[in-house]
Amino acid sequence: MSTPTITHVRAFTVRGGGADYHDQDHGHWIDDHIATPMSKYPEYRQSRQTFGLNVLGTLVVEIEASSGEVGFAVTTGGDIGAWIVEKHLARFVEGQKVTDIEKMWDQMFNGSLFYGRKGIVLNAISGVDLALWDLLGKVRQEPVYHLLGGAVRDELQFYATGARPDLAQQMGFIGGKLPLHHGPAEGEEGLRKNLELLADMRQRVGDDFWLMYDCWMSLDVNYATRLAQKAQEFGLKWIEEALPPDDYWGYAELRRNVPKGMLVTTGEHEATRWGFRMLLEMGCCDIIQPDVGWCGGITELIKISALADAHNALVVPHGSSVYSYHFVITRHNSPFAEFLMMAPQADKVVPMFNPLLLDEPVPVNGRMKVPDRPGFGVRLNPDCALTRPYSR
Ligand SMILES: C[C@H](O)[C@H](O)CC(=O)C(=O)O
Ligand SMILES: [Mg+2]
Repeated sequence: MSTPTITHVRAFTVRGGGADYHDQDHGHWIDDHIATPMSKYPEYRQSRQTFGLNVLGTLVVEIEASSGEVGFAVTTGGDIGAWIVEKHLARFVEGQKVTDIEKMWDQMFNGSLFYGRKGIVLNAISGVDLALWDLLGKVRQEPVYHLLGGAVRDELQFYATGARPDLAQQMGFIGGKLPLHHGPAEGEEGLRKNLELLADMRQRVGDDFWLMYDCWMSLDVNYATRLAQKAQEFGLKWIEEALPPDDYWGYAELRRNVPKGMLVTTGEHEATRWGFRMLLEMGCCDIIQPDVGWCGGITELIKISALADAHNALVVPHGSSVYSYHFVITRHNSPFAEFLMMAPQADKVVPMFNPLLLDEPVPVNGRMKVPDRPGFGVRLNPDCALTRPYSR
């Protein structure tokens, strides 16, 4: 059989949860006074949606082959992402063989270098890349993790991100990552409240359960160092994304400052092998956390992960649902995965990209076998209304 070629690329947008997991209704833990780089402005402190965290919405990329199979992927990027895919990236994909993902990636990246490199262009490239892997899996009738070299363990184990690590422990997760609520602008009282919450959680979960703080780019080196030193008493396992993503120098300093044994993690807002090279070569962190839908997709993550391995760093992707699961199961330096608790009160397990995907797997007792269905093994939920803003 000759190799199918790609006939159509289509880009859609959709609102309400999905890959833009910050696009939630009011009252959700994920938008409850979480410290951000905008927290220095009191008017933007209570809700991240007030400064537009959910402006983008979800991007859905669909890629059809001459054999009739359709691959798809979801990421963040909405309207702007859809424009980039339809008006620019599609030309590098349509007409190509479904197998030639490396070449398509290289052309998408180099063809957009004059305005791309990071951010939403990389979200869009990631969306196309993941749809290509899904398509190849469907053409080959294999799950993506087989195409990546196969599983190195039987199942995944997860930590949970959310407001209730104590409940996550009861649900079988290996750890719980809390959002940090108060940034430097809230002074000593805010720092005290951050430590009180951690102390309360430590008391609820006992000594052995992992507890981490996600600081979402909100701190400076001095505050992060003080937080880390004071949090050692409560067994903080890692301090995540404490500083803005471009402050590689600050991360290197923070890593030298934190108590011995405490890990520094970051990278969810970083992209490509070149961005992660900075983090790794400058000694910024112990664990890198690329988001598979933002860092350049699976094709780029393979390179990022090899680089991390050579620097003795772990790769624990940020969120990313099935795109993370199919990757993590194939890598020795990715020993566990993140699960973002998308239930508004973080009190039960719901699929991370709820309600956009059907068959999206979830951890049971903190564990999961990666499904063997072709591609990434998920379907678009027909109840979610897609819009194609730049139809060609
Ligand atoms: C909870 C964090 O502020 C953010 O919404 C998610 C994140 O950074 C993570 O899961 O990691
Ligand atoms: Mg994070």
